[in-house]
Amino acid sequence: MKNVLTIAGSDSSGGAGIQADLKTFAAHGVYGMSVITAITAQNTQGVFAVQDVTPAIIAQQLDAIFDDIEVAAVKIGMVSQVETIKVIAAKLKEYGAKNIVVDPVMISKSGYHLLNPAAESTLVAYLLPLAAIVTPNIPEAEVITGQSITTLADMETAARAILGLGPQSVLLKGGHLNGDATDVLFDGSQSAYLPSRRISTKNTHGTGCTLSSAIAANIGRGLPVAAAVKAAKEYITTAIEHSLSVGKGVGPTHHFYSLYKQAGMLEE
Ligand SMILES: Nc1ncnc2c1ncn2[C@@H]1O[C@H](COP(=O)(O)OP(=O)(O)OP(=O)(O)O)[C@@H](O)[C@H]1O
Ligand SMILES: Cc1ncc(CO)c(N)n1
Repeated sequence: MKNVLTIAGSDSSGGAGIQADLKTFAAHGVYGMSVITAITAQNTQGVFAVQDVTPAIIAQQLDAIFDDIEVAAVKIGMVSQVETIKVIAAKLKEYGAKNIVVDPVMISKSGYHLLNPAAESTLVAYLLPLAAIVTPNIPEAEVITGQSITTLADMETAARAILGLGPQSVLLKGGHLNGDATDVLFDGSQSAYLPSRRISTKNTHGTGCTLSSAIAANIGRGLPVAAAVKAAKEYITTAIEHSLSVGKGVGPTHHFYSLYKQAGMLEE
């Protein structure tokens, strides 16, 4: 089995962050590991508090893993602060980590700043150049490029601009546009559209975390980036289609729908 690491924040309600990442890894048949960067008190209705983990213990978590275990791929999610980002970048370089998927998490669906705005430029400068693929949503791509994005053509232009900042590929997610949920993948030579019809549900908590972890799991298992993204898009679409009415607000997606269906474990 391949070992895949998530470096991200904890979501107490289990639908996003570390919890979504580990569930996604489990659903993909890879062995999941975690470095926790921050602890959030959040549920389906909002984020209420954040406790950042110190850069020193983040470094120690990374040392503990990389000193001992072969890591096939790494997903990076919520990274909170300038010093958090710097220590992660330094350690990943020190250990020669490969197959790094960067989800540049900035603001939660409920509007909470999970990344200190003062650290946005640090994320761009330190993490994007390490990425095999970066997966911004539209608001994040607007912050990274300084351009407004309202059409598929704008998405393609922004993906090209982001590629210039150092990642090997860019997946710009279209979940925040109206109409179909079409994502744009650009690898420096070709761009591809990944369309899916928009599913009518309020339960989309953690969609971005789940998609980026699925990409990391697929790359870790040896798929080329384009195939990893295509399979991950199919996975997130099924997970949204069968999303769960957990809590009173924006519920989580179903990370195990296909597995449970095959095993006859679905509740009717
Ligand atoms: N209603 C929907 N129907 C179908 N696909 C969707 C829907 N909403 C989002 N998606 C897809 O889900 C994936 C995640 O995209 P999204 O833009 O929601 O990420 P995000 O904003 O980073 O999520 P998060 O809230 O976790 O930060 C993309 O492939 C997007 O196209
Ligand atoms: C910890 C965490 N990471 C990422 C997200 C995605 O928005 C979230 N809501 N919480």
